[in-house]
Amino acid sequence: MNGRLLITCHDRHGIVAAVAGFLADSGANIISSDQHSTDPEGGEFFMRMEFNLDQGDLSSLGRAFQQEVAERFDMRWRLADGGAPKRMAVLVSKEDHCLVDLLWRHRRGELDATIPLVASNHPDWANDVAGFGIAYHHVPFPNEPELIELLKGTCDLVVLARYMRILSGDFLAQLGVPIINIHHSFLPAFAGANPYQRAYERGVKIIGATAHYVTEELDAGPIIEQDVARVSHREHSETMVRLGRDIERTVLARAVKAHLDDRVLVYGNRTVVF
Ligand SMILES: Nc1nc2c(c(=O)[nH]1)N[C@@H](CN(C=O)c1ccc(C(=O)N[C@@H](CCC(=O)O)C(=O)O)cc1)CN2
Repeated sequence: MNGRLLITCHDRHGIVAAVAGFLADSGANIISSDQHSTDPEGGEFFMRMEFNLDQGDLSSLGRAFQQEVAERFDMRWRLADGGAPKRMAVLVSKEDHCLVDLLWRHRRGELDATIPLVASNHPDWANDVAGFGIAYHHVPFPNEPELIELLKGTCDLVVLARYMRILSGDFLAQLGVPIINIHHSFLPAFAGANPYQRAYERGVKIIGATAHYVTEELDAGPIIEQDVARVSHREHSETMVRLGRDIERTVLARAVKAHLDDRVLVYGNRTVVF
């Protein structure tokens, strides 16, 4: 069995030793360990330990960890089962490049997930998605009750692959699982609609893409991954859109893979990505 232990707490002496000692005493073999401190003199401490466990179960291990270690260090933590692929639903609108890229990477085995469904406020991509053997649901806007019906209880993660409708706070609360969005700008610049057109009008020399967790505030959630590309005065917004597609696809795939691998810790409106 493979487990991933992710921990956040105030930094102090002895944390790594206590966690590693607990896992070793529990019969776990630690296969990777990474940590980060915002300030060794008493900042926030983040750690990810991946381990293999031949006997026992993660639930029992978690209960023992809470009693023997977490309470002592006032840790916030979670234990993920590396052997249980996450169920990842994908939402899309009119742009298919991020959707098809995710489906292609999944078919190649790059993404450790199952994909129960793709849903869209447009019918355009039904045949493409069917070609990957995945259910496609056309749910015309306004569509939040229908999306909740489709998604609640059927997925552990929702990916907005250029899904272009703003989700309400009620929707986010009802759904109750993480949502990752790809925004087609180098946030915080050009949040909201039509970022490439606005970037062109501003005369930018850099365009980019940002993958972030979705919050009620538009394009303001914790950033997971970003990348950029240079542009010159010769680019129009149409060529920025074309150049941007490659950035968006790559950034979203990196962010989704980090989440699926349990390498992302969120604190406040920031992330640590191990
Ligand atoms: N609650 C949230 N919902 C969504 C987020 C988010 O961060 N929080 N990200 C967007 C994706 N997005 C940019 O990446 C985005 C989507 C839609 C709009 C927008 O202005 N939409 C208009 C209508 C657009 C249209 O259909 O023509 C609107 O919904 O009123 C801006 C940015 C996904 N949802």
